[in-house]
Amino acid sequence: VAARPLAQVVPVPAVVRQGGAPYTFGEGTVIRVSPGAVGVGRYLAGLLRPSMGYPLPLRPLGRRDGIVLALSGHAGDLGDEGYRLDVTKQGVAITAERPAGLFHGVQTLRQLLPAAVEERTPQPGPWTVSGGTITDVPRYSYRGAMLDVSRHFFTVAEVERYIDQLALYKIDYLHLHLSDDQGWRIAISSWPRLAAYGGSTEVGGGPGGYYTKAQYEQLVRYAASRYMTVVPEIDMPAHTNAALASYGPLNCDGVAPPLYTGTNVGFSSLCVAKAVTYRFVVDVLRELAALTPGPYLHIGGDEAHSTSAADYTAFMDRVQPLVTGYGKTVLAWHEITNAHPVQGAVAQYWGTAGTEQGVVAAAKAGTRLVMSPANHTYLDMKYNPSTKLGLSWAGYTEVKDAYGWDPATFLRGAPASAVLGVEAPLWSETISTSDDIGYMAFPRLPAVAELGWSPAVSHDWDAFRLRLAAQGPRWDALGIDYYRSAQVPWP
Ligand SMILES: CC1=[NH+][C@H]2[C@@H](O1)O[C@H](CO)[C@@H](O)[C@@H]2O
Repeated sequence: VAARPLAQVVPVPAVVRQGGAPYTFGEGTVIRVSPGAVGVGRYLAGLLRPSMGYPLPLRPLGRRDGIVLALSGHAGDLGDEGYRLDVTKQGVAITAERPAGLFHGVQTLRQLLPAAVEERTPQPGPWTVSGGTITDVPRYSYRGAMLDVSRHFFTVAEVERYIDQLALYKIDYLHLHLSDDQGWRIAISSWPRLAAYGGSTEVGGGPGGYYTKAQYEQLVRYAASRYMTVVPEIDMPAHTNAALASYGPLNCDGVAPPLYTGTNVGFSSLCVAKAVTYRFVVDVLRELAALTPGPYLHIGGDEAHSTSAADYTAFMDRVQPLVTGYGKTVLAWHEITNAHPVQGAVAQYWGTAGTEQGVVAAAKAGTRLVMSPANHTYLDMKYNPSTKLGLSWAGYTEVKDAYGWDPATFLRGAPASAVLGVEAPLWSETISTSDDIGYMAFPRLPAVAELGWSPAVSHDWDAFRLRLAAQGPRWDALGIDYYRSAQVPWP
C-alpha cells in the first residue's frame, strides 16, 4: 500500500517537503511527550490504539524515536497554532510552541495514516507514513463553525460529536447560537423561566431542551480539550420570542406572546424603551461571561425588522459597553455596523453580494470581520433542489461554492487586514440529528476550514477536490453520513 502523499491533508499545509524514508508504526512504538504535551499525547494514543491494536505507551522525551510531541519552549515562527512535523525512519516528530500547535500536528498525522485508523476495532496495517517534513501555520486565527441549538436543541453528546468532527479540520472556534424565537437553551439563574419555559419546545413543537450551567461548562471544557474556544450567542434585540414568551414584562405591552415553533424571522423585539430590558441584558451577559473563558460574547443583532433603526442603535449603544465591561469582545452579525460598533468590536458578515457599503465603511474605520457569506459558508443551504434538508434563500451551495471564494477580498473595498477569519454557520430549522449535521457539514465544512487555515497561494479547486475525495473513506470510518457530491472523485 503506497503511503499517502504528505500534501494530501485538508487543510493543505503551508510548506510540504516530501522525501526520505517512511515510518511504520509497530508494537514497540512509543509516544514521547514534553511535560506540557501529556494531554495531546493521551488524545493521540486514544485515536490510534483502538485501530492499530498497539500499546503505544506514553513516555517522557528521551531518545528521538517513535512519536515525539515536543514543545520548543520559546517563541518562534510557528506562533500559537503552528507546528512542524518530521517523518524519518526513526519516527514522527511533531514540534510546536504551544499545545494547540501539537494538537493541529496530530490532526495532520491522523490524515497521513490510512482511513482505517479511524475505526474503533483492530485493523490490519501497515501503518506507514511517508517520509518528509511539514511546516504549517494558519492563515487566519479565527476558523469557526456555528451550531444553531435554538431552532432544534442538540444534546451535550451531539455537540461533542460535532466538536470531534470539527477538530479533524483544525477549526478553533465553536459558536453556539443559544437563543432565538423558538428556544432559549442556557440556564440563567436570575431569570429561571428563560430555560425552563423558553427552552421547553423547538421548531415543529418537539420537547426542545436546554443546558444547565454544569452541562454548558462540560461543553466548554470538551471544546477546550480539542483546542476550540466556545463563542456563546444571545441574539438581541430581535430573535427573542423565547425570552419574551417567558417574561411578560419584557414586552412593551407587558403581555407574553405564546411560544413559537415556526420558522419565520424578524417578528420579535425586546422593548428598547423599558428599564427592565437592560436589567435582563445585564443579568444574562453577566452570567454568560462567567461561563465563558473565551474572549467573545456574540450579541446577535440580525434581522431587527420589528425594531426601529433609532431603537436598534440606542439598544446597541447601551448593550455593547456591558460586554466590554465584563472583559469580553463584542461579536455581532454585520447589521451592528448600522449602529455604532464599539472600539474592538467584530462584525460577522453574512451577506451574499459583498457590496454592503456600511460594513465596508466600518471595516475601514477599524471594525474587524468574521466572514460567513451565506451563499458560500451557510451549511444549512441545500446542495441542490433535490436536497431534502436545508433552506435555499441564499441559493444552492455545492462543494465548489463553499470553496470558491476568498475571505480577504469577498467584501469589496474592505481592508484585507480587517478579516479575522471565517465561520461556517449551520442553522437548524430543518436539522435535528447528528446525521443531519454530518450530511450538511460534510463535505462543505472542510472547504471553509481550508479557506481559514491554508495560504491563499495554495487555493486550487482541482487540487482540493482530489484531497477532499481522500477524506471520504475517513468519514465512512467515522460514521459520518456525508453528501457524495458529484463534483468530487470519491474513491
Ligand atoms: C444571521 C442570520 N439570521 C438568519 C439568517 O442568518 O438565515 C438563517 C437561515 O439560513 C436564519 O436561521 C437566521 O435566523
